[in-house]
Amino acid sequence: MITLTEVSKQFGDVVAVDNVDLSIDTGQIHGVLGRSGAGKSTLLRTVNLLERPDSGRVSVGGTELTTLDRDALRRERSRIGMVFQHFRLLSNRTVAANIGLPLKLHGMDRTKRRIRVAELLDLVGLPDKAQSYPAQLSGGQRQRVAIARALAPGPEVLLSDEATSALDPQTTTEILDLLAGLRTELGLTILLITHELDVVTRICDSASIMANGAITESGSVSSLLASPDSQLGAQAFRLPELSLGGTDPTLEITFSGSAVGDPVLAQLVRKFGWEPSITDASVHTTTEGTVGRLRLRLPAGTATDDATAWLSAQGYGVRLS
Ligand SMILES: Nc1ncnc2c1ncn2[C@@H]1O[C@H](COP(=O)(O)OP(=O)(O)OP(=O)(O)O)[C@@H](O)[C@H]1O
Repeated sequence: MITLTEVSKQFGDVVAVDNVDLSIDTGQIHGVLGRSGAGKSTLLRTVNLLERPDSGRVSVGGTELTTLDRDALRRERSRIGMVFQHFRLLSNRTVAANIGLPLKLHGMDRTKRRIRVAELLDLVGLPDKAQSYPAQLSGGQRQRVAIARALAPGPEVLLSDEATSALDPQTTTEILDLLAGLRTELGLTILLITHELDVVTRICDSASIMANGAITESGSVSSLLASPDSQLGAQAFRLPELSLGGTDPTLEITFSGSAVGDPVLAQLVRKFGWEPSITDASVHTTTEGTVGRLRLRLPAGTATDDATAWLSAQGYGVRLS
């Protein structure tokens, strides 16, 4: 649905987006994770050409936007909704007027608009707020209004620019669940940028890590988490540095899929005579299932070759240090 090919964008000396390739299938939620200044916002804005790339191609729903004239681009943009961190609602207009504005601009008459706005308010869980003003709403409710406004023209793609960054954790969860529900209900393709790992692990099917304008890693969230060497996995399973001293070997075992329920520790003890201590363990539930990582400390001198080969053969990710 969304394909970026060799997209670059520079501001003066700053290379904000550096030769990025990215492909997102219809109905997928893709998250771009990165630190401040990584280029996420600029990348997102190239998708609807709010930021025109210096080079490269942007294609949405099979239409290459980079070649379109102004009128054709305006039509194509109605297929792409966008939500922002600070909502960007008009404070002197009611909720209904905010949501109805894009419809008005598209020439929809008043009666049809009223019906469509009511549908959209139902969709985002605010059926009784049509006549409220933004200042009378909580942050989460304002973001719901902004989402309804973005969805008003019936887009196939939704771009989310840090949509939950200004919200508290509970409200963040509610908005993320709303986005995931909208994807299912409307078949939306969602591209979101965030600096919060939890946003990616909670609702994204696939993710990219961005640093210095470039994508350094990309793939399905569960496969990235399941890879012992991925950056996403390293962030998600950021295990505390041990201060146990000594040079005892440490083993990280990453498990996913059917391996989640297996009695791996018992098998290591029984088959290989290991006497491991558990020093850390955590799990993440992704849209494709659970992925976990377990860290064990082994007594110095423990033979590890056979056991690590066995673990790998069973499908566990293994890293020994
Ligand atoms: N309009 C602009 N003019 C000049 N420099 C810009 C402009 N927009 C972005 N930049 C620069 O490009 C780089 C990437 O910025 P961008 O906002 O895309 O990063 P980001 O990852 O979204 O960061 P943040 O999370 O802080 O918003 C930064 O160095 C930024 O200062």
